[in-house]
Amino acid sequence: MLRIFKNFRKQEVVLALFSVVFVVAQVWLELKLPDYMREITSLITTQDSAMHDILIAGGKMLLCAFGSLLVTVLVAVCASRIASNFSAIVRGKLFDKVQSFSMEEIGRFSTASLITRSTNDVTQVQMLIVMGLSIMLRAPIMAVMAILKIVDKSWQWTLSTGVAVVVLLIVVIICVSLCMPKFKRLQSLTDDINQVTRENLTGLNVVRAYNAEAYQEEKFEKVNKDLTDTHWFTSKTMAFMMPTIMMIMNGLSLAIYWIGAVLINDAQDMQEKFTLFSDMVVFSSYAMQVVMSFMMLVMIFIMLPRASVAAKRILEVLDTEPSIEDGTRDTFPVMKDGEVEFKDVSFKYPDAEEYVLEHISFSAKKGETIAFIGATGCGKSTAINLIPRFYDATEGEVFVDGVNVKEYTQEALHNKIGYVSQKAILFSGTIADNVAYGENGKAPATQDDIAMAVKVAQASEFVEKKDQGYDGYVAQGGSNFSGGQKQRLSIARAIARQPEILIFDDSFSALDYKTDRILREALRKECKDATKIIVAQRIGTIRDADKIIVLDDGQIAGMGTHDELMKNCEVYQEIAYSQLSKEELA
Ligand SMILES: Nc1ncnc2c1ncn2[C@@H]1O[C@H](COP(=O)(O)OP(=O)(O)OP(=O)(O)O)[C@@H](O)[C@H]1O
Repeated sequence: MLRIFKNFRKQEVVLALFSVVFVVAQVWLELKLPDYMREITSLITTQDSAMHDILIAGGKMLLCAFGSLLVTVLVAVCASRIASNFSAIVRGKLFDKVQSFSMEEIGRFSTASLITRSTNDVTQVQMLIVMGLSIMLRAPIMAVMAILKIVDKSWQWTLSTGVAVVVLLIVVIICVSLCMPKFKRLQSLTDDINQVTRENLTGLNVVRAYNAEAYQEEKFEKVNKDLTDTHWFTSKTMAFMMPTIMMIMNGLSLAIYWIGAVLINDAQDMQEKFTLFSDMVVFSSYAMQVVMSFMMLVMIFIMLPRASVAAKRILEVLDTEPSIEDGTRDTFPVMKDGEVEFKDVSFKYPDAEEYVLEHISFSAKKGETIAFIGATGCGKSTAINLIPRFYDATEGEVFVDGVNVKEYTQEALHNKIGYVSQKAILFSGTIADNVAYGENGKAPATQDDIAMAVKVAQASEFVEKKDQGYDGYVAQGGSNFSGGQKQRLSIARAIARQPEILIFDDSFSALDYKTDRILREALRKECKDATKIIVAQRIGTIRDADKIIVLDDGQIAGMGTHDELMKNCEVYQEIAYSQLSKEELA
């Protein structure tokens, strides 16, 4: 837990030191109040005292109260500043860390949990810092100073205060130990609720179309109930604790006044009675401060378990080293520009038993088009994801320009690649923002580059029809575009990078046959120097490729041109005949 506070910078440490000074001042001023109260009480009970003296003591008391108010505000300001700076730093670090993660780490933590850790968990620690600086510092200082002030007044009063504190601690320890395990569960239950809500929102259309609202509600109800029950349990316990503490405080007041009454009754002369009376008023005031301090500490103990679980979860993310280690090489051999080679590559997903790819070897020369085809789930996407290092090969090696991809810095490697994912992804902004997205180590794409890429991707027609053309608005996830339009804009984004290697992961599936053909022709013409690696389901999309790799259950079942495979690859023939007639294939 404490390790998370290493994220404080010098500025926050200085502010924390100021807070300590302010808290000491605050406590000192607050403890001065009973002293003035005693002075006023004794002035009132002294026969020849003047009104003027009472007013002076009262004025000083007021000044102390205002001073205490001022430093309390200052402590709160410092604490809030420290806590919000801390949150900003930690959130930033978490964001950077998550960005460096490979799909393996993201899968391990889960997206929902990473979101909770970056938001809710950070807020828990932030709240602890605010409360900690305002209360945790104040309470022990206040308790010690107040105890020192009362300890020598009367052993009966001190004993009753001691008993009250012990009873208070017993109540608190029982409540906190009952709640502790529940607090720990709260954070993981927040993950669950986040997960179900996300799933429901992203799949809302499907939920509606399948009348699955009741099923989704049931799923949500379950996690919601778990979370509510846990909150309910902790709230019930706390609901019992607070009135109990109030009862202890009131009981203590009663005890002090009762003991006081007996002591005053036993006193011999009037002066002694007055002194005892003023001591009693002052003592009860200090005693309340002592009990209040312990009560405040309790509040910290309530927050501590949850915040410490949150801090642990944040540190888990920050301590995780990405499984994809960055290489050091940022230059490429000129002679082999755009070459891709797989040498006996096998791959299995982390924690999976079975290999998804086995002994894959092939090479692609500059400007060539290499296509992957095969049944769904045979490992096509997995194979091409090894080129930009979304995962690393379990066995064997993947080369780009004759150098193992692991040797390059990821930035250099990605500068070389234009990747179009299976599911078209657009970001909120304008069309131009989406096409000119990211950096590629060269000058930013110009308006002409964007227009050219959009033209090659066969997207000019619908882009230019938009009122604002290239400045047309793209909603989050590209929800204001059709599936085919999204795919074309994603393709334009890859082309605008002018990469040496273009990777299309089933990126033509939402296009009609005509657009698919025209787009491929335009690609061949305009990106003739780029090595194109295409995953496709349709024979029509890949029949002109220089090399077609037929995958069957993670293994190469055939490799060659369309004509060669039609002669000697049974798996390919089956796919071909399932899609096209003999005449079309002739
Ligand atoms: N992140 C993952 N973790 C574990 N297994 C995975 C993961 N992604 C894919 N797989 C498994 O790996 C196998 C190959 O998946 P892959 O996506 O490469 O197939 P594909 O040939 O591209 O399929 P499709 O044509 O349907 O896109 C599948 O059996 C799939 O279940």
